[in-house]
Amino acid sequence: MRNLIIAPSVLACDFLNIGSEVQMLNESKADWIHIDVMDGVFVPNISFGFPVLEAINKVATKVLDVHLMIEKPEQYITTFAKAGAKVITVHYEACPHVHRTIQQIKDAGCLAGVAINPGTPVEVYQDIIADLDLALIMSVNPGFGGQKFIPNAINKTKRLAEMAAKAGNASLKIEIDGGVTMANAADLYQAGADVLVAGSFVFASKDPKATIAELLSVAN
Ligand SMILES: O=C(CO)[C@@H](O)[C@H](O)COP(=O)(O)O
Ligand SMILES: [Co+2]
Repeated sequence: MRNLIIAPSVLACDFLNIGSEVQMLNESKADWIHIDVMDGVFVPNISFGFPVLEAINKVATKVLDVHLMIEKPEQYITTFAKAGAKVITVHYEACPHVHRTIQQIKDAGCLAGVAINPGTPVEVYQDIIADLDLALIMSVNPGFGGQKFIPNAINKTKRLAEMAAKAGNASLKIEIDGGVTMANAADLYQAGADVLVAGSFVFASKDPKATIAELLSVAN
C-alpha cells in the first residue's frame, strides 16, 4: 500500500483560535498542514501572508505545506522558507520561468511543487516532471475554500501518475486540492494521489481529528 498524507488547510479554521486549531492538527493523524496564500491578483481573494505563517510555525509540529496563489512567487521564495515553509508550491500559470523557480525553491532548502488550475492540462508537466518533488492538481478553481469538487481531477491524477512513472520520477508526490471529502478520497488515492488537502470537510466537521483519520483510512 502506498503512503497517504492528509494536509488540512487552515484557510477553513477558526482564525480567532488559530493556535488551538494548529495544536489540534499536531495531535491528529495529519502529516502536513496546508497554508493557502492568496494575493488578490492571481486569484480573486486575499488570505494571509508571512506573519500568520510565522505564528503557525511557532506552534506546528507538522510539515508546513505552502500553496502560493500569487503573481511573481519567485520574489518571495526565500522569505517563505525563512518563515517556516517546508514545501513550497507555485502555480504553473503564474511562472513564466517555472524551471528557474523550481531551482530557487530547492536552493531555499524546501521541497518544490508546481500547481495547475482545473483548465490546465497535466501535459504541461512533461518537461519539468523530473525536477519536481510535488505536483498539485487543483480540483476547484483556486481562490476559495468550500467549493464543489471537479471530478475530472481524478482522470488528471491517473494521467499524471502514468507520466511520472514513464519519466522515472518514483518519488514525485501528487497532491489534490479542493473539495476533497469522503465522496472522492478513495477514488483519488486509487488514481495515484499521495497528498489530499482538505479544508472545510475537516474544520466544519464535528470531530476534525476523527475526520482526518477517516480520510487517511482510504489508504488501508
Ligand atoms: O487552495 C485552495 C483553494 O484555492 C484550497 O487549499 C482550499 O482551501 C481547500 O479547501 P476545501 O475545498 O477543502 O474547503
Ligand atoms: Co490550497
